Amino acid sequence: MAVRYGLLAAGLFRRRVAIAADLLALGGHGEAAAEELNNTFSSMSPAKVTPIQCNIRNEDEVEALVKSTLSLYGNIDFLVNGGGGQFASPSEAIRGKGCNAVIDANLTGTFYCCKAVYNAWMKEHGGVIVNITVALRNGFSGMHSEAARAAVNNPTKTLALEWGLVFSETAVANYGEQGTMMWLKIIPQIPAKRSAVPEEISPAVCFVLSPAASCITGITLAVDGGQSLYSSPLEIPDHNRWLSPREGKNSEMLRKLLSGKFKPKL
Ligand SMILES: CCCCC/C=C/C(=O)SCCNC(=O)CCNC(=O)[C@H](O)C(C)(C)COP(=O)(O)OP(=O)(O)OC[C@H]1O[C@@H](n2cnc3c(N)ncnc32)[C@H](O)[C@@H]1OP(=O)(O)O
Ligand SMILES: NC(=O)C1=CN([C@@H]2O[C@H](COP(=O)(O)OP(=O)(O)OC[C@H]3O[C@@H](n4cnc5c(N)ncnc54)[C@H](OP(=O)(O)O)[C@@H]3O)[C@@H](O)[C@H]2O)C=CC1
Repeated sequence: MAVRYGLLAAGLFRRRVAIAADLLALGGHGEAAAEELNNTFSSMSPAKVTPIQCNIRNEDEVEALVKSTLSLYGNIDFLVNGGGGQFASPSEAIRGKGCNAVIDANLTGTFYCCKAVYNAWMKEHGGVIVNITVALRNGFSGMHSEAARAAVNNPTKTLALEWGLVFSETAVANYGEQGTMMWLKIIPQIPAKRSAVPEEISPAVCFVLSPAASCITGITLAVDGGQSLYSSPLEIPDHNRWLSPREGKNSEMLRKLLSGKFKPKL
């Protein structure tokens, strides 16, 4: 199993015992993390976590990561793309370089990983790929992250068909330090009335990886307490930048309604 390390990857490793006996290969800077996971889980499983350094924004490094994984373990059953992130910024302050950096990490990096694993192993042997993103339905703060995460959605479906693999996008929301202030503000608007936690994300990923999902592909699974069905994390301040409606009795009625002078019967 190849997983890029992160908070979610740790949860996946914990649950991996239930779905496969394969090993994890971790990109990023996960040496200390791999050691911690190996120490924590050595009593539960003979499997080992092996850290392999890789910047997924670099296509050659990704291909080398896949090659090393195959020469170490001989096969890759699953790929879970769990890396990525962004910097918080209002859209109007994002510069081109920063925008491209976020798109490279979240979108292009995910594509490099999918392509390298497909070409080197899954084309011949099949497999399951899960792309983890952020649930960004109905707008979000910062167009760079939103563009990159939403852009993972369609290719996930396209590649599921083009490559005939079990493919899924797990869109997660509502946990973690980076989003804490933002999510705290919107908790009242989340149908579950609370945020999700990583322990609720990794079982969803494991479901897609497991034989229980053997006839499922190309899906997007939102693990967000219903937030993306219901509300937007964006706040819209008062403004008068929209055109007024055409003058007439309906616009007059609307003005009265908004001024509080008109009392509807219902
Ligand atoms: C916002 C709500 C989030 C909701 C929930 C989501 C949570 C999570 O995603 S949890 C994951 C948490 N981890 C991260 O988010 C870390 C992610 N960071 C990165 O992956 C990278 O730092 C990067 C891709 C954002 C930037 O990589 P870097 O190698 O630094 O990039 P470049 O040198 O290619 O480009 C730097 C360029 O980027 C702009 N920039 C970077 N940081 C900021 C910032 N804090 N504010 C504004 N702009 C920023 C900037 O344009 C930089 O260029 P220079 O000005 O020339 O340095
Ligand atoms: N935590 C949260 O609140 C939420 C997270 N998400 C998204 O879910 C996914 C997983 O999140 P989570 O596990 O919590 O995040 P983490 O920040 O714990 O893990 C992300 C990992 O991605 C790695 N990474 C980032 N850029 C690169 C790169 N260029 N090359 C290689 N590795 C890279 C980082 O490696 P290193 O540590 O070495 O830098 C980091 O370990 C991410 O896409 C995240 O944006 C979605 C919603 C909420």
